[in-house]
Amino acid sequence: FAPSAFTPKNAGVPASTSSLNMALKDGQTPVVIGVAADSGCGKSTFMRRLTSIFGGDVVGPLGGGFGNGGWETNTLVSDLTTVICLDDYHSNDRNGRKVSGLTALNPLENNFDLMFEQIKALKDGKTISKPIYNHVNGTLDTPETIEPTPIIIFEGLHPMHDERVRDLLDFTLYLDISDEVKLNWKIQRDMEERGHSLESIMASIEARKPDFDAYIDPQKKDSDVIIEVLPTNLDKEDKKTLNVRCIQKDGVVDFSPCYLFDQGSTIEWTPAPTKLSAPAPGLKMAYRSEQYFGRDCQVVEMDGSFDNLQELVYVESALSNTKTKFYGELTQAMLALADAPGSNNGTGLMQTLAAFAIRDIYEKKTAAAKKVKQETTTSA
Ligand SMILES: Nc1ncnc2c1ncn2[C@@H]1O[C@H](COP(=O)(O)OP(=O)(O)OP(=O)(O)O)[C@@H](O)[C@H]1O
Ligand SMILES: O=C(CO)[C@H](O)[C@H](O)COP(=O)(O)O
Repeated sequence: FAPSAFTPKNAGVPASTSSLNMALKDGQTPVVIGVAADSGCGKSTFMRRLTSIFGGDVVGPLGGGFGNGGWETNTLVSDLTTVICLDDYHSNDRNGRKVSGLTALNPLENNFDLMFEQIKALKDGKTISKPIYNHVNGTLDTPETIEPTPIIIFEGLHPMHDERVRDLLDFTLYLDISDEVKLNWKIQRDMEERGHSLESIMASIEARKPDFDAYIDPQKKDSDVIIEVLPTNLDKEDKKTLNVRCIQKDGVVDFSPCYLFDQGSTIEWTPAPTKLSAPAPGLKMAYRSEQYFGRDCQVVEMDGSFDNLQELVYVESALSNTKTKFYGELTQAMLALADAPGSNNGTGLMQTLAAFAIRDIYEKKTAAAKKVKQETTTSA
């Protein structure tokens, strides 16, 4: 493996963080979340749902982004959150990977020492200077300054691969998209939107598969929540409709799983078509306890899609422990991003539930830290 030279391509651009983010309050520790998935598996869509739930007027690329006087960045900021893409920790640029002959999924192509040091520094309330991997031209650009914010999300290929990094994460998610669905999504984006050929898409998936299986997929066993996306079970011929399972581990600090109707029971539910209309092959939900890599889990499942997003409030009434603040908030959050992929099926629903769980974890951890601080001040 031949490391390539570091070649800044955006020299001259002021690489400083914007002042959009809400700074940490005195002594506050950022809550750090890891989201793992292969490329093209819906991480950006999930990030949009998440930042939308955390609110704030300004959500966008750090520094305004390239074209707005900013720079090419993978970092997304909103009032409370910073989303950092782990592609920024690639050790080599695209040319360097051609020389090494390794894929970006190979741990040897990623700088886990730096990732660990920088996540730790952010958790300690320190500002970092983080590299940028430029996906437009495949270069490693001049680093950008990242200040710690109350919530920091690390999304990418390997947030749970390195034990030191994993131990720093307060909550972890894995987007587990089955091969069949991944191919369909890739075709939709890379063929229909980017003009790639079917052969090149298939070849790229095949080339990545061994490293995906070796280094990305195993992270799901270490995740607190896994959103599994499979082809529907309702009609074997149907290749478009999705069956989505939200696998939630029991016993995770500050997290209690969402459930359907009655906690601990096993339920299969076909919502009344008059209350939730669904196109063929229909829609079914389920809830049960399962074992996942030897851990007790609770699984909420939605197989099929629905016609009218407003009617989702009917499903919301059957779900408990959604961590919403009022009845209807789940449906409202889905409606706010009605145009995003997955807003008519379980992918959008489970991602939105996961976003509410993250908000809840953040609020619990912040309240606990505040209590400790008050107690320390009182006893001093
Ligand atoms: N829930 C969904 N339902 C249908 N299609 C989806 C869904 N989520 C994502 N897609 C499809 O997959 C493509 C990739 O999604 P997205 O950009 O969110 O993934 P990503 O993991 O951020 O990708 P990358 O890492 O390559 O930037 C979208 O353009 C869309 O076509
Ligand atoms: O797996 C990926 C994560 O997004 C990318 O393929 C990797 O980051 C390399 O990027 P590019 O293909 O743009 O050189």
